[in-house]
Amino acid sequence: MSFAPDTVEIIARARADLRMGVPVVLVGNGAGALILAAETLDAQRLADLRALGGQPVLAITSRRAETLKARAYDGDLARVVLPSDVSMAWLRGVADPADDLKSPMKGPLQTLRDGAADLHRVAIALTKSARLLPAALVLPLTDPYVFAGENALTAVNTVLAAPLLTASPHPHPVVSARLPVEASEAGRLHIFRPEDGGEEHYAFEIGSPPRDKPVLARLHSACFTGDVMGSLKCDCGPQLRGALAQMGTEGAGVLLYLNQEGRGIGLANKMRAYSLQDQGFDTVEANHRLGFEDDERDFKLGASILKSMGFHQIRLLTNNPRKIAMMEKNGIDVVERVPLKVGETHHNRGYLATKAAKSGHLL
Ligand SMILES: Nc1nc2c(ncn2[C@@H]2O[C@H](COP(=O)(O)OP(=O)(O)OP(=O)(O)O)[C@@H](O)[C@H]2O)c(=O)[nH]1
Ligand SMILES: [Zn+2]
Repeated sequence: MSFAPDTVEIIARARADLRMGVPVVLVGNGAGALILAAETLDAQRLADLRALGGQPVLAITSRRAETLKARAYDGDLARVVLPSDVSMAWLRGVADPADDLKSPMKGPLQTLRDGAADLHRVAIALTKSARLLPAALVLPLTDPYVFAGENALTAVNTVLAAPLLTASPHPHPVVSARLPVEASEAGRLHIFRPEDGGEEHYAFEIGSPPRDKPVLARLHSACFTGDVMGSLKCDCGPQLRGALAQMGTEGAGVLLYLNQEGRGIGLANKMRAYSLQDQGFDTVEANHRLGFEDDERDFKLGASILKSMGFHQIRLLTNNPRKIAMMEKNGIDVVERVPLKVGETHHNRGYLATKAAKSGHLL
């Protein structure tokens, strides 16, 4: 018997540490490193890190490297060499695109070509899963477990952690209760909790849809700005209410509310993307400049929730062909696509056009 946390639990701790600005130790394939998220780094910890000696690098994604015109020799990421007089402002400038236009980085940035990048890859995946900017300071350590023990730091075995960071965590049903809403008095809200300690997701069931027939379904990704604030920049609020209304009219349906705000980058990063959109970049370019892919969502999660509720065939309310493909790939039969076109405004016309042109959305 052991009370020690397993790898999934250690990853959850590491995520919380990075969000708080606490360093984490990574160990794998005979190498070790101390990592810190660029976003939550403070001057004291930077000074402490430099006092350790050695050659730290700033790991960024190839998307961010492209904007900074830095060579990404590691394919999906780049290891940027720190200048000898590295400052907080320099690190922030590389990690955060907010001031790219106002004060462009004085380049060229030097990036490493030799050596392994496995630990750096895990460091970036951890910052993404912590919903921070995808950039991490990485300092090689010779005795990582000793260093972690002496400083009471979380130590992550990257060989075990890497596959878990890209896997879809299984969501377990927690509780459900009756919830009459405007769209239907016959509503029931189900709560699902992923086993990786991540955010909970919800399923709102209307009526009593039979499990052996296709159910009218919507996979809705959280959009605080659109769903709650009534933002005119996207169509999420009207889509949410339109889907519920249609389910209410038909007397049956299931709406998954997946807490993957901002297409999986988190609300803070989405607001960074909105700032970039105010500088003239579109929704896809803004994600790339921040270092993210256009869409970082895990659609397998939705399929897992539907299956655990007993649904295997759906009539999917969507304009996004990727959702259909991902459902089919993960064991849900999409027998029909039901278009959901509501809420176009002069503010979101460009956003919807970009999604059609660059992300394959159906008009
Ligand atoms: N990163 C980013 N996310 C955005 C932006 N505008 C909206 N979102 C997010 O995009 C997601 C929209 O999700 P969905 O409602 O599932 O929409 P969809 O993928 O366009 O597909 P359908 O609506 O089904 O056609 C939500 O998570 C929003 O928070 C943006 O400009 N940038
Ligand atoms: Zn939205």
